Amino acid sequence: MADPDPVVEAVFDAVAATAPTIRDALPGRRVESGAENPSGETVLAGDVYADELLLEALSAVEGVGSFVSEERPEAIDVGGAVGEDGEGAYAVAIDPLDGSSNLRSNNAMGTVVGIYDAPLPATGRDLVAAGYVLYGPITTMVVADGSGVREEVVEREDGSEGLGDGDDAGVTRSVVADDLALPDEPTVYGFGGRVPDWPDAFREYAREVEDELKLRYGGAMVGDVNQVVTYGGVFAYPALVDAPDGKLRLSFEANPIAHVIESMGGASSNGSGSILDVEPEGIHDRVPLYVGNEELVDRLEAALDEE
Ligand SMILES: O=P(O)(O)OC[C@H]1O[C@](O)(COP(=O)(O)O)[C@@H](O)[C@@H]1O
Ligand SMILES: [Mg+2]
Ligand SMILES: [Mg+2]
Repeated sequence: MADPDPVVEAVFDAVAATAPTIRDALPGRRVESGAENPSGETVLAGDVYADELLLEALSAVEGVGSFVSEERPEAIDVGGAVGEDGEGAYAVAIDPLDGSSNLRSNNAMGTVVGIYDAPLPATGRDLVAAGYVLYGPITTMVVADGSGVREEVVEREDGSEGLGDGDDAGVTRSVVADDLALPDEPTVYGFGGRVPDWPDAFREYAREVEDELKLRYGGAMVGDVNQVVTYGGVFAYPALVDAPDGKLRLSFEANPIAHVIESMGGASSNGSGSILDVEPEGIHDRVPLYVGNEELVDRLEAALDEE
């Protein structure tokens, strides 16, 4: 197994260091910020706060060259050093608050991170690591960093108040499960979008899956994907009749989640092949996302192929 990449580990340190601060800041930030993001969605004050905090934390990581966020039109050059071999520093793609419409209804949300060894837009094959924070009853972070996939509990150190500096980050990361693999026996499914907006082939596939698995859908991709990570199954935000590219963003959401799921022995698809092979045109491209146990994703591709 390769040695841990110090830049990758420093990125996850920085993301973990922000997590308790983001969480603490949410109660007062459930209102609209008055702005729209590059995808044309209303941005909540919580989205803006998380985005700014993560920019600050990740800019301080040596070896991070650019910060690319769902909430910003362009990549931000954060000046990370170029390596001795002439390779560029990593580009870190962030969905600062995933599932932020759940802020009003006080349900699960998260932060998604993808670390690319290429300037964005890039394919998911350029990811060196990816993961997500889940703000559930417990704050957890799932990390796929090339040494396997693990789940950590992220907690503020007693008495710590802020982000802290360097070694004094003010948080502890405790590994609670490592070498995670998708359970062999799938149990759950969660599909986004409205049923009338689903193409016929996907609706038929969904009918079959409903007979086999239990519905778990909470409206935040990270929460719904974490159900699949924990219990096995399939998550989809499918192509819709009037939105063939679905809703989720390739760089910030689909690629990092596909990297995590494939690193756990599962499969990802855009409907015809691995998400990680999708060639992007821009950093805010959307893509249909299907992830989970291989057999369920294979069946999905076969069902869509028949259309
Ligand atoms: O409300 P819908 O249409 O089911 O959409 C839910 C999806 O949209 C998202 O909230 C989009 O993410 P953001 O909150 O980061 O924009 C996903 O987390 C989730 O899977
Ligand atoms: Mg999101
Ligand atoms: Mg978001």
